[in-house]
Amino acid sequence: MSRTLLRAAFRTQVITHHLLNSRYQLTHNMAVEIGKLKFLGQEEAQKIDEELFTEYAFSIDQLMELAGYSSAVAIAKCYPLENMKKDNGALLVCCGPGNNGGDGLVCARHLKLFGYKPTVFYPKVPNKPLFQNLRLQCERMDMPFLSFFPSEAHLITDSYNLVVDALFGFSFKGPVRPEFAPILETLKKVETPICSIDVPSGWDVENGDPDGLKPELLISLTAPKLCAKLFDGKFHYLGGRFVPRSLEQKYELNLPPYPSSDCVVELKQPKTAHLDNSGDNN
Ligand SMILES: NC(=O)C1=CN([C@@H]2O[C@H](COP(=O)(O)OP(=O)(O)OC[C@H]3O[C@@H](n4cnc5c(N)ncnc54)[C@H](OP(=O)(O)O)[C@@H]3O)[C@@H](O)[C@H]2O)[C@H](O)CC1
Ligand SMILES: [K+]
Repeated sequence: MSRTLLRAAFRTQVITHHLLNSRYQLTHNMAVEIGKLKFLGQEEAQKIDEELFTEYAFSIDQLMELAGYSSAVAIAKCYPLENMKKDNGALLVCCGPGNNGGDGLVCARHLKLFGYKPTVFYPKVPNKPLFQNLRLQCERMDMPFLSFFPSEAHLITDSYNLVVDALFGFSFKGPVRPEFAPILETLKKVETPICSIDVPSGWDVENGDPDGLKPELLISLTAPKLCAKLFDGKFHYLGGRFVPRSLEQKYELNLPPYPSSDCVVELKQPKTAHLDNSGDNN
C-alpha cells in the first residue's frame, strides 16, 4: 500500500475511534434521573456478573479489587478517620465465604492503607487461591484476625467505630444457616454503625428483612439490588464503576453519571413505601 493510502486508512480509523469514544462520553455525561435507576433481582444480578466474566472477559480478581476499593472509598467519605474516637480508627470487617467476603478483604486492605485500623473476622475461608491470597495480603499488612465472634454485642460496640458487613451478597438464600445465625444475631444488637457491602447480610436479596440488620451505609455494586428499595439508612452509595456501556444498555441499568474520575456516587433515591418487584423504580 502506498504511504498516502496508509495515511488515509489510519485517519479513517482514528475518526471512527473518536466517534465511538464520544458516544461513550455522551451516555456517561447525560444526567440520568436516579428515579430511573434499575434495581436488580437476584437472578438478573447473577446473570450480569456472569456476563462480565464471560462476554466481557474480566477476571474475578479485577472486579473484586474495584468493588472492594469503591467500598473503602465510600466508607472513608461517610466516616472520616479524624472523626473516629475509638482507638484512632478501629474497625471490624466481617467477611463471609463467597465473593462478598472477598470484597470485604479488599476493602479492609484499602482502609488500612487509608490509615484506619481494621480487624478482620473471616470464619470460613474457601479453599481457593483467590481467597487464601486476599487473607494473606491482610495478614502481611499486620491486620489482626478475630479468632471467635463475641456473643455480647457491647464488646463490639465498645471496641470499634464501625462494622463492615461483607458476610453475604447477591447469592444469599435465606434462612441463614446455623454457623452464621449467631453472628447476624449479635450484629443486629451492635450499636456502632454498620456499613453493608452490596446487600445487608441476611436480607432477602429481593424482599429485604424488616427484622434484619439496619446498616447506616449501603454500598451497592454495579446496580442496587431490589432489597435496596427498603434501605432507609443515612447513606447509599453506588460503586463498581466497571460496567461497559453495552452491558448497561442491554440490562437498561440507567446508571447515574459518576462525578469526574470518582469510583463511587451517592444515591439519593426517592423513598418508596412499597416494594415493586418489576425492577422499575417508578
Ligand atoms: N458484578 C458485581 O457487582 C460483582 C460483585 N461482587 C461481589 O460478589 C457478591 C456475590 O458473590 P457470590 O460469591 O455469588 O455470593 P455471596 O458472597 O453473596 O454468598 C455466597 C456464599 O454464601 C453462602 N450462603 C448462601 N446462602 C446462605 C445461607 N442461607 N446461610 C449460610 N451461608 C449461605 C454460600 O454457601 P453455599 O454453601 O450455598 O455455596 C456461599 O458460600 C456480590 O454481592 C458482590 O459483593 C464481586 O466481588 C465482583 C463483581
Ligand atoms: K453484605
